[in-house]
Amino acid sequence: MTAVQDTPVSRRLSSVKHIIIICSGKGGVGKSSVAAQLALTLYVSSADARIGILDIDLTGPSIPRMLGVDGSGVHQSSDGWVPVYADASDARLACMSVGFLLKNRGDSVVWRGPKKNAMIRQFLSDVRWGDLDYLVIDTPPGTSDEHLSLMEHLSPVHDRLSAVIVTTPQAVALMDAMKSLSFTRAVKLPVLGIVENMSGYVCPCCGEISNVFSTGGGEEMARREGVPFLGALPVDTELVSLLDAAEIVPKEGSQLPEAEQRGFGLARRYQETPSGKLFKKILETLLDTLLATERRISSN
Ligand SMILES: Nc1ncnc2c1ncn2[C@@H]1O[C@H](COP(=O)(O)OP(=O)(O)OP(=O)(O)O)[C@@H](O)[C@H]1O
Ligand code: SF4
Repeated sequence: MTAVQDTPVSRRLSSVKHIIIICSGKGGVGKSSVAAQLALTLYVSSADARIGILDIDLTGPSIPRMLGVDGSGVHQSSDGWVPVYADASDARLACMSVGFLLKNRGDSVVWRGPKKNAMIRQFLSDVRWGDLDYLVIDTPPGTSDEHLSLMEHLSPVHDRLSAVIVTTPQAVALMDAMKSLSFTRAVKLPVLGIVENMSGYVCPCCGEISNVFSTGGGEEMARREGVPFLGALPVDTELVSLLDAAEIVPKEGSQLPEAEQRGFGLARRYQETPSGKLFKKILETLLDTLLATERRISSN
């Protein structure tokens, strides 16, 4: 097992069991949606799993909107930043995003590399995550300063680090996904697998999945590159209306106000969408690969 350095980041993240970095070569392929879906599926997969989601897509943070916590503020405590709990009642789904720090919704961050690096270090060392089973990190598209900073701070201090690559089946997206895969190889970041998003279309009337566009490109790339294929997700209008609106649904029998239960309601409704049903299988494959990867690393 790799020796772990003692740094503010290592101290803060020593209580995080697994870190999963979500990458995509091209923008708009659904990387943030996959990060949000992974967090929600992990959240509902066990009644006591503790999940964190960190959004370092500094130029387009979308996780707060997808988890229904857009507009929340981050509190500073004596022990660091307190994350926003998307499920205030259980405090098992913690979220931190640069979006919480922007004055106005829709503002964008125009920073040079060193400032981005400092912000990422602060996200990794100052957020009071507590004990987490999984920390999912949503990154910007491509391989940018943010990815380099992330690896610079994480790889010397955490040995349960892995990545998931999201692509659409089209050739242009696949070419860019290959660049992400090359990056992970260059920095020795284990890849848990590839998710092929927007693969086919779910009919909103009958639920049938039709292959109106090309499909199978991500699966083919996974086979060719010797990387696990985690599964395909179709274009799903139910998913969009859920994540874009992030509606609040109360927990049955709870006395708490609706606003405090949004993560639970969201996760429950997500599970019932076509994507939510397919993601359960993706999570099974991902966790199998995760365990196998970590076993291999710790035996080296
Ligand atoms: N499977 C899907 N079905 C339908 N719409 C989807 C699907 N996946 C993502 N979308 C929608 O596509 C848009 C882009 O998705 P998302 O923000 O997740 O992509 P991204 O790769 O993270 O983009 P960015 O380049 O901005 O980081 C969003 O409006 C999202 O709701
Ligand atoms: S089965 Fe085909 S035609 Fe019928 S509602 Fe679904 S997609 Fe439309």
